[in-house]
Amino acid sequence: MAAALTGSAKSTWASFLKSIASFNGDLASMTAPPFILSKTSLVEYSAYWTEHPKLFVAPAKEADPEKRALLVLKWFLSTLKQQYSSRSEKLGSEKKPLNPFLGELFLGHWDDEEAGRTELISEQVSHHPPVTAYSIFNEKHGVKLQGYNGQKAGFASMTINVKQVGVARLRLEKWDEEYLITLPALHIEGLVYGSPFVELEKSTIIQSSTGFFAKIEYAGKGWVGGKSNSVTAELYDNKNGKLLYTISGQWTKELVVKQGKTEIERFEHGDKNPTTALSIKPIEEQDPLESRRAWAKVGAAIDKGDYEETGIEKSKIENAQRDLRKKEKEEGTTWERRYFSAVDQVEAIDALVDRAGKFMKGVLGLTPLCMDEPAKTNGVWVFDTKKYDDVISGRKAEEVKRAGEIVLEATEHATGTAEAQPLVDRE
Ligand SMILES: CC(C)CCC[C@@H](C)[C@H]1CC[C@H]2[C@@H]3[C@@H](O)C=C4C[C@@H](O)CC[C@]4(C)[C@H]3CC[C@]12C
Repeated sequence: MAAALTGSAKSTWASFLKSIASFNGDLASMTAPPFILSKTSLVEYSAYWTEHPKLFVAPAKEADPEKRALLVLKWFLSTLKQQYSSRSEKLGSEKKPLNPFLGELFLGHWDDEEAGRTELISEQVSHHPPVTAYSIFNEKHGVKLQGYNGQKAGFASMTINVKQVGVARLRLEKWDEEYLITLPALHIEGLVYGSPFVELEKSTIIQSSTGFFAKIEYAGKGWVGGKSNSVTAELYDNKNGKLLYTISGQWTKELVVKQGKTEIERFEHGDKNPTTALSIKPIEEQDPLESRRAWAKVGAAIDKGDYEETGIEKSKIENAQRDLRKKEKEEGTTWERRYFSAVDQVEAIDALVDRAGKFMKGVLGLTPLCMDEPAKTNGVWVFDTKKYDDVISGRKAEEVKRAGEIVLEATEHATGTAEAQPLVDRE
């Protein structure tokens, strides 16, 4: 048990496992050992979509819609390793990310000689339930990705099961083409050994507006003869149900593309295809709502291994946010999201969900796709270009400055306590 841990960490982990085993259904009743806390906020995770900017823009250059759909599928598969296993690889195990506060931002860009500049805007648009929205765009190639996601967690047989709610949408301006991407379910394995890691499960789809559908199925080691991080993706033509390509292998390692029985390519996203580093402003130049600045003291305490200070600094931010919400309630106001707006539905999404649903039911004989209820994410979140233009033109300079001051003031006045950390944040 907890082979990777020693001393007091080992016994803390053992009591944590015991609490999982006797889990009574209330996630808030479970607390995570402090050493499993990461100093990275979940709002940063949106960056995992584009750590290979060249692959992100590659579909924009392809004139053949079928090959474009294949390039989109390849790019999507390349994001899985970053999203779901990069932290375990880097830190030795999965960690519990910081729970972003409402309005928290993560802003940056990737510069790549070939792809040009790709911008990232990630904002925590809801705290209860927690939802992150993002917009990632490359103007040079007219490639735009926007999406939003939240998580629903549960526990069974020593495993944390996570269902993702929300979707991602990729737009290729030049071809007036949209892709709807659904998000995989996952579970956390390795808890018994004190080294948690993510395994993906079930399936996701990518439906294009030009009539291509991809079904991506995930499996892990437990499956008969299965290897960890296994994936099989099939790309179909919506018109005639013809299977065009399959891609299979391990999403952490090598993937093989086949047309019929003929292998046409092998690719991987490890050392042979390194990621591009994201550039973000130095902390001193960041807005007070920017994640690394806002959580700097918590991050420093985690680095020092000072769990009491971690708890105090973390709860200061959380208490400040509680105070702000209380004040807003009293005043009948709401926190103004800087870059995103919630709507009830988006026609483009509905059309793609409908198309994918019909194809899944009619041709593949699967349960048709349907969207999660917007209530689960406090609405369908869209990138608000008017808000963005107002911010970058400076028209909203006063409001932006004031929002930062409000958060800073509230945090300065808040008191912190070295309380236990809930496993999955909920209040
Ligand atoms: C380690 C354990 C004891 C605590 C549980 C932490 C749990 C809340 C974390 C662990 C893995 C996290 C996933 C992560 O793998 C990747 C993504 C993709 C990203 O686009 C959106 C967030 C999401 C789903 C993370 C959510 C928080 C998870 C489940």
